[in-house]
Amino acid sequence: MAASSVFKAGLFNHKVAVVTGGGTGIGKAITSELLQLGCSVVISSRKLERLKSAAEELTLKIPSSSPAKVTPIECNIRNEDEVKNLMASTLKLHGRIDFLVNNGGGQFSSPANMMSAKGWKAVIDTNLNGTFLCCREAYNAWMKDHGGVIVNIIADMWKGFPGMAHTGAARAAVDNLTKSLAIEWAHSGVRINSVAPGTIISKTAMENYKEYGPTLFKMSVPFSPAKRLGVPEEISPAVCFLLSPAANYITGATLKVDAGQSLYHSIWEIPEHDAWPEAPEGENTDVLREIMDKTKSKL
Ligand SMILES: CCCCCCC/C=C/C(=O)SCCNC(=O)CCNC(=O)[C@H](O)C(C)(C)COP(=O)(O)OP(=O)(O)OC[C@H]1O[C@@H](n2cnc3c(N)ncnc32)[C@H](O)[C@@H]1OP(=O)(O)O
Ligand SMILES: NC(=O)C1=CN([C@@H]2O[C@H](COP(=O)(O)OP(=O)(O)OC[C@H]3O[C@@H](n4cnc5c(N)ncnc54)[C@H](OP(=O)(O)O)[C@@H]3O)[C@@H](O)[C@H]2O)C=CC1
Repeated sequence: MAASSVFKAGLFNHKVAVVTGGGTGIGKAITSELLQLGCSVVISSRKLERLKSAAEELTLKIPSSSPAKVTPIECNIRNEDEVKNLMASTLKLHGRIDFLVNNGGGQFSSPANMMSAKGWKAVIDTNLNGTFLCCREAYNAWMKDHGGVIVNIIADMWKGFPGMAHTGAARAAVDNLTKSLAIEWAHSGVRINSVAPGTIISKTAMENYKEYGPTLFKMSVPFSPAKRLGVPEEISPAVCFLLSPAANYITGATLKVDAGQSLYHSIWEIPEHDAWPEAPEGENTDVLREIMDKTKSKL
């Protein structure tokens, strides 16, 4: 069951968004909520077939009252020409780009001393350079003259994270890029903010972290004051808020959406409680429940 948006219907009627990595996990949840609110969305990533089936599935959920459309466009954000094509094709299709959500990204887990230069570069190229290219192209192609809003999805990069040196460095860099662009592009009416999710259960995250996953989840749950992980439907409302006029006076900011996970220091004891609400119904809520049950029994 799709979570229904807390925002008013029609909030983004006739707006146009580009969501990188929009066919899976967090990007798909953001796309789904934008479509519900009337925003047309171009979803992009490397795997066109997966994008096409996500677009078909999402189209079925668009309310009949919404003017929104979802379109898949293949684009590897590491490739400058493909990024140029993504923005040019969006403009050809819709005539505007109001929102850009830089969500496409990822990493693998590896101790830093074992990391090949190629692996390091691949992660920096995807998460930092890809985000820069998408921002620059959306700005030059449209937002410079018409304004717009950009949200960069980063990660909890305030603490060290073993096995994640490459992505931590890239996400911290994106957070700083966000602040510099907020200043440089304010005169064009462009706002740009970052969102740092806590540990979120997404299908691809689970597939990609088959071995690392259990450790990640085992580590994340006790570090969460809420004593649970999140689902993609808990990230998308934060993104919609930042895209909306309710955030008109917010730029260059970083919004942590992690139920306090990044605040935890191991010297502190989190008080026992069981009052935190359950995750909302979403695509991965059942998976979350299963993991939480398994994790609890091992703690
Ligand atoms: C700061 C704290 C962060 C906390 C994060 C907490 C939890 C986060 C969860 C998530 O982010 S969930 C989202 C997860 N989804 C993904 O990570 C999927 C996307 N990931 C990828 O696509 C890859 O990891 C990639 C490296 C970003 C891109 O891979 P791609 O296959 O396109 O790159 P290549 O150019 O083929 O490979 C380059 C190079 O990279 C090395 N490498 C790639 N994968 C691995 C691996 N699993 N283990 C070790 N090394 C890897 C390797 O050197 C590759 O070179 P070759 O070996 O192919 O010569
Ligand atoms: N899940 C979590 O706990 C957390 C996730 N994040 C970040 O949130 C974002 C979404 O993650 P999540 O939904 O969990 O995981 P997913 O793996 O589902 O999402 C990653 C998306 O990025 C796309 N992508 C990866 N590399 C490229 C590339 N070179 N060019 C274009 N698209 C690319 C993938 O599509 P394709 O393979 O088709 O290219 C995929 O759709 C990622 O940046 C992730 O690192 C941050 C903190 C925590």
